[in-house]
Amino acid sequence: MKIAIIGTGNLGLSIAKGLIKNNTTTSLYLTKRNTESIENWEEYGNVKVTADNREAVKKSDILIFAVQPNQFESILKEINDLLHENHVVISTITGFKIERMESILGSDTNIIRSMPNTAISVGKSMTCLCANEKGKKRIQLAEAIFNGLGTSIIIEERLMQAATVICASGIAFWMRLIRATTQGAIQLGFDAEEAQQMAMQTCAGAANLLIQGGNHPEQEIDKVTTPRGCTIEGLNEMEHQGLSSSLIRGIVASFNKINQIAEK
Ligand SMILES: NC(=O)C1=CN([C@@H]2O[C@H](COP(=O)(O)OP(=O)(O)OC[C@H]3O[C@@H](n4cnc5c(N)ncnc54)[C@H](O)[C@@H]3O)[C@@H](O)[C@H]2O)C=CC1
Ligand SMILES: O=C(O)[C@@H]1CCC=N1
Repeated sequence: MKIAIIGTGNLGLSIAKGLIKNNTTTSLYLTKRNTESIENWEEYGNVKVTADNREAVKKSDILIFAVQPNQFESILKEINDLLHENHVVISTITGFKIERMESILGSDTNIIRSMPNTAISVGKSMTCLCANEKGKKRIQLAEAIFNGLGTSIIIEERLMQAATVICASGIAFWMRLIRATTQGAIQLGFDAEEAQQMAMQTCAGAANLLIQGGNHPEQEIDKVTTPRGCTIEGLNEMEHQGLSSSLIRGIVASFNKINQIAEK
């Protein structure tokens, strides 16, 4: 696979890390306006770093765009004349509709919208995908790429903003929960390093119980909550303080904000 990442910032670099770990790319172009901070990536034999988006597009088949929304339109215009039948355009851009991409590139272009998260750097991204009519024939290719870097599902385009909140922003939400648990553990007497290890491994264990076991969270909670025990005492206090409610409200606030941004 000849892949180009156009815009190698936080997300683009995370994708590059995952791809390099996977070792499935024949060539990987990384573009950025100022390439200084990523030039060392050329130490990997098949990686080329450049500020020239057109060069990257010419030399690649799969084009993953990871620039800020306000930078995207001009970049699409810059490379449009180079696109051919084999190119697959994969956007990670928040709030940038397929319709808008088609208005620049034409509906004859293979267009896929993706919403990965930064856990793609460690092969654990939850990625949501959708495509235009033409791109639907190539969505299996996108699935193969993103399944190699975690898990992917195909969703309707109207749900992409919601997917951004749950999956992309979700990384930050879960980090905060892990940090709060770590702070609690320190207060109970563990040093910071032990506390974080305990918090993150317990979090991974809980997620894996659901991923591998397929149960509803409450079924797993029932196995832990001894009647009149410490777990239910803690859980109920957390709910009295609004744990579930605050998470749901945060998710909805994030969703409202993303819709505001998309309207601009
Ligand atoms: N950071 C995240 O966790 C996620 C971000 N996204 C979306 O991905 C996109 C990128 O986000 P971030 O990586 O956080 O932003 P960022 O600002 O870290 O990265 C954007 C990169 O694009 C480069 N760039 C700007 N103009 C360019 C041009 N003309 N040619 C080549 N490169 C250019 C910048 O130098 C920068 O390195 C955004 O649209 C965001 O909504 C989606 C999912 C998760
Ligand atoms: O916070 C943001 O707006 C972007 C979109 C998802 C992750 N970062």
